[in-house]
Formats: sequence, C-alpha cells, structure tokens
Amino acid sequence: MVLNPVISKLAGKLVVLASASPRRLEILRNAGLRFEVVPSWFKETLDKSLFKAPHEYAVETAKQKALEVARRMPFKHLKTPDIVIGADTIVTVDGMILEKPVDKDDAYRMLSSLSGKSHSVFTGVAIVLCHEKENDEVDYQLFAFYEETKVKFADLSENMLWEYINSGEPMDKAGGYGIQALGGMLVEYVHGDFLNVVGFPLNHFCKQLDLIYNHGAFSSEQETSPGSSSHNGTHASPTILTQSSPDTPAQSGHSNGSSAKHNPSAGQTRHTQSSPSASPVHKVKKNDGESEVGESSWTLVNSLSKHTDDRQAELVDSENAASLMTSRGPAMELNVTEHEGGEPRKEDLQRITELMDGFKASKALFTASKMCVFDLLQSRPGLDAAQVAEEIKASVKGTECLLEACESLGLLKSKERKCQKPVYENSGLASRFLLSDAPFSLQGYIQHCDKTVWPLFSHLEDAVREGSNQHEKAFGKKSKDMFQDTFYNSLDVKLRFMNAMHSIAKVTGQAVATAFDLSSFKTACDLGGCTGAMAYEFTKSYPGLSVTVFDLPAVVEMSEHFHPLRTDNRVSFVAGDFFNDDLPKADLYILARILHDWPDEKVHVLLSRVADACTPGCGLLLSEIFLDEDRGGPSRGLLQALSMSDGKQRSAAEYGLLLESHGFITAHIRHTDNLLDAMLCIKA
Ligand SMILES: C[S@@+](CC[C@H](N)C(=O)[O-])C[C@H]1O[C@@H](n2cnc3c(N)ncnc32)[C@H](O)[C@@H]1O
Repeated sequence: MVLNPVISKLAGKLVVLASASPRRLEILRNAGLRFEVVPSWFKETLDKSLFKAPHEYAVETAKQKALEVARRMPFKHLKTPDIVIGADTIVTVDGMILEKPVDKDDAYRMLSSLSGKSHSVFTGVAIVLCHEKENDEVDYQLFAFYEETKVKFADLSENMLWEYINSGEPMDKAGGYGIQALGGMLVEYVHGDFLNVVGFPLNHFCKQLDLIYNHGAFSSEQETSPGSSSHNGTHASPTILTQSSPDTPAQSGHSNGSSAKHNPSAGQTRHTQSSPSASPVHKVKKNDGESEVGESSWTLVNSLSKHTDDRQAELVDSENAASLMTSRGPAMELNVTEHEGGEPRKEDLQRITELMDGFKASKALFTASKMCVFDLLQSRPGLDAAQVAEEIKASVKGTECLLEACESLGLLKSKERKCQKPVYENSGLASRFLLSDAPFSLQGYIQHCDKTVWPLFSHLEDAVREGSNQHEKAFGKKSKDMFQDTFYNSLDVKLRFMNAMHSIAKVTGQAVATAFDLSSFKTACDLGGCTGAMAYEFTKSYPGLSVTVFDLPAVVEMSEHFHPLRTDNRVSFVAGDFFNDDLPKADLYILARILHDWPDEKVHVLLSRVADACTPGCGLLLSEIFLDEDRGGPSRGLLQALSMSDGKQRSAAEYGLLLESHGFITAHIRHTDNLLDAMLCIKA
C-alpha cells in the first residue's frame, strides 16, 4: 500500500537510487517507492576544507553521486531515468566531519570523540530530474537539500567501545555507528528525524517531492517555490533549493557570483549551489557520437563500459587489444547511427560482426590450447605451419588456418621470411595465460569451457524455453546436484573441473585476498575451497593466517594432485558437505564462487550454518562477480548465468541483503579489477 500521495506520483517513472546502502534501499522501499539501484561511481573525495559548512559537503557529494548516474545512464544503459536520487550522510562533532571508519582504530577514534557528547548527523540529498527533449538532448534539473539531526551519546566505557567495535557494526557506517542496530544502545537521545540518522531523511524527501510535483517547482523557471523552505523539524535546515536548469548562468560551479536569490514568498533565501568543486551540468545528446558527457570525451568505438573495461584489463594484452575480438566492451555502449543514405557505420558493423563471430574465436582458442600449440611455440619459437603441423599431428592446411586465425586474435605473432612461409611465436597474452605451466595459466578453465560450457551453450535455446539446466541433453544424465551428479562422477571430468577452478583461483586469488586488510584474522575456512589454490594465495598474503579448505570428499581426496609438495603447512584440508556436516571453526569464512551456484533457499541454508559457526566479530569474505545493481552488466556474469543450473548471479546489494538476514553486516565491497569482486562482512 502506498500511504504517501507524493510517492504515488512517481509511479510509472523510472526512479533510480544512486546508492547501494541497504539501509537507504529499505527506507525507500518501505515507503512504497519503486526504483532501480545504480550505485554511483563518484568517489567521496571532495576536499572538505573547501566547504564553509559540513552540510555543504554532504549536499555536494550527494549531487555529484546523483549527477554521475544521471549522466551515465543514457549511454551505459541506453535509457534515461526520470529521476535520480543521491544521498550522503556525515556525522560532525567539534567541527570535524566523520565519514565511514577505515579500520578498527579509526572507529575507536570516531566513537571516543562522540562519547558523552551531542553531535550532528547531516544527510545531503540530491534529486536530479532528467528531461529528454525532442532532439534527443537530455536536460538535468537538480534539487538538493539537507537534513540535520542531533544525537547525544552516553558516556562510553573503553570496554563498551571495544565490544561495539569488535561487533563489526561500525565499519560501513558514517560516524562509526548504526543507530538502528547495536549502536542504538550508545544513544541517550535523538533530536530530529531518526531516519536521517539511519541514512535517509524520508520526511523531508517527501516534502521536497511535494514541492516539485505538486507546487510546480520543477518548471525550469524556479523563481518561486511556495513553502519550499518550511521544513518544520527543529533541527532541520531550511530547504535549500535548487540548481537552476543546466545551461543557465547559475550552473553549479559556474554561478557567476549570483549565488543567492531572495525568495519573498517563502521568506527564505534560496541558493543556487556554487561550491568550488561542483561540475557543470551538461546537456547531452543521446544519439550523437561526438557529444560530450560530463567532462570526459569518449570515442565511439572504444567507449567500453568502465566495469567491463576494468575487469578485462588484466586479460587484454595492450599490444593485441585491438585485434582480440572478444575483448571489446558491450554493444550497449555504442550508439548506432546511420549515415546519410542509410549506410551503416564501420564501427557498428565491426561490433556486430565481432558478436556474431565470437564463438569462432572461442573455439579457435580452445582448439589451439587443446592441441598444445602455445606450449609448443613457447619451447620452440619460430616454427612454420608445416613444422607445427608435424608436432601436433595435424594437417598442414588446417594448421595454417589455425595459426593465422590465432595471430588475428592476438594470440600469436608471425615473422615473414623472404620467399618462405611465415614462422610463429606466442604473443605476450599467450605466454601469460595459455601455457600449461604459466603461473596464471587459464588452460584448465579453457578446457572446461570447451568440454562442459560449450555443450551446455549448444542447448541454449532449450534452456531459455524451459528455464532449466540442460545437463541431461548435454551429458546424457540427469543432474540434481551439479557437482556430485555431473562433475564428480568420473575421474577425468572431476580433474578437468578441478583444474578449471584451480586456474581461475590462481589468477584471482591474490586480488581477492588483498581486497581488504584481513591481517587481524588468524584462522580461516575456505568453504568449497576446491584444490586450495585460493587458500594458498591467502596464506601467502597473510603470514599469520592458517586456512582450512573444506570441500566434498571427492575433491579433498585429490588435493595432493594439485599440491604434491605441500609447501605450506598452514593450509589443511577437511572433507565434508557444507549443507550437512559440521563446519570447521574459524574466525574468517571464505565463500569464493559458491553462492552463485545455488538458489536463494539453499543459500539461506548455507548462510545460516555459517552464521551458527560464527561468533560475533567473525568475518565472512564473499567473492563473486557482482552484477551491476540494474543488472545491466558485466556481460561476463550475465553470459555465465545462461549456462548455470539452479543458481543465479546477483548484485552486491542482493548478496548484502541475503547476508544481512543472517546477521552479517556488510563492511566493505570491492570491485577488484580482476575477474572476481569481493565483499567483507562481519557477524554482529
Ligand atoms: C565453483 S567451485 C568454487 C571453488 C573455489 N571456491 C574457487 O573459488 O576456486 C564450487 C566448489 O564448491 C564445492 N562444493 C559444492 N557443493 C559442496 C558441498 N555440498 N559441500 C562442500 N563443498 C561443496 C565444489 O566441490 C567446488 O569445489
């Protein structure tokens, strides 16, 4: 039921929340607002010293967050939102701005500065209205306000402080406390809007919407805004309106000194924001390849989505990037336009051809890898096609085609010799990832793609029609539990699967292990840790850490195959089923690429078992591909979902909510620029 008639005004509009904070999501959802979540990429790094008052900093940060999303969406998501909401909460005490603590000592510093005193919580909120015009330009109109709430803390003893810090709750909260949970115990009284302290001033927000939608404040001429500033909470600020329409002289950061106008009807001063760090609000043209977005000028062909670009950067050899067909960003980034006369653009044709031919490129890579072409050319660079053919026991004609195709994909390099056939050697990309003994060898994963994922994809249409996994058609047997029924039924399939996991874990392990500072944990348990490759990366990164790898007996019995020398006795293996058997005790649990394999019901079973094994303060490190909150990417995650059985790919906020329901508080989220993202949660 929607109680608030203003919220109901937004029904049917594309409303976007530029924040992944689970608390803000919950407040707005509970109010009946329907919205998409697209977390902002704006980094909270504005120079605080440039702002006269703390609330100006919070408002400016909220504005920049919302604008970044509003500007990105027409290009990255090919849709223009109607409204983008941004928010930033800060705590101020004794003239200092407190944001989220970076570690326990920082949390201690913050909380002890609040002990026994009254402090202010400010949330800056920005509402960006996006107006698509006939010529496909987008105009942005910005409304910003803030809310202040005063909170008085009790005197906190050292014991109490540390007990609270060790609960893990302070880590993702402005000022180092969460009033809605354990932190409520620290508070003597609150003066003002409680939800503002939680993270979003709902009441003030609704009043602002009322102004915008019921009192005409969203006309581009904003000279009057009846009642705009009559927010009635004792500690609420007067409403600060507004950013004038984008290309008026009063643009944010370009206000030409006319920063305040008197609004007689409201008896208040209205400000156009003119903070030093504000960036201009641009008009953007959606379908014009040459148009600018914000401050960056993007070239059309290589306008990779930031996500995809960053995530793939590790794997793309710069010298060969241009020719590596599958390394390009998603089609969404391209604005397909037609030249006069209807001729398609070269770049568009190139992109669509790459997509059509993608499977040929994959299969050429799989085949060359299986036939050991890269290993051969590493030990004997400079062979011509006939020599390679002889070594790999293949036809000269077929080998020639394969080598040429691999060269065009950036996997091989050739040298022409006078009047003779070209000779081949590995490219940097091949030497790094395609040799069987390279530290970051992806050969195991490539073979898994060839033998397991490929057959599943060949039944994609059935999978889409039926909405179920195609293991039976692809492998001739039914599969209730993909691992026990399909992968571990025969030794060679099992080894191939384990090799695949091993190779990905070796490539991603260090980035996951060092995504956060885990040095305070002494014992970890890697649930579904497979060959232990990830565990070894963790012990390499943390000399004081021991890791127990917990996996099914069929897997653990093969562990020596992968680590014959057992070089590190801080890694041990325990066989068991994480849905049924006791979990080893540890103060950090690792779930790397586990949850995506299971539906929500099974995830709840597993998480409740992990929660039972945890004491307060225990950590849970989750590592997965995190989907964008609007599920618009990255395509690697979305494509993987097509061949998955019963599991699903989720966004960081979705994982956060699942974990929160088992008492885990999300402390940090990290997009690692490697193949996997990471989230650190603490058991409250
Ligand atoms: C996708 S793999 C991930 C492997 C490893 N965590 C990594 O990131 O490389 C999933 C792992 O979960 C293990 N697994 C599946 N079901 C399990 C169960 N019921 N109990 C314990 N481990 C299980 C599998 O054997 C496999 O090693």
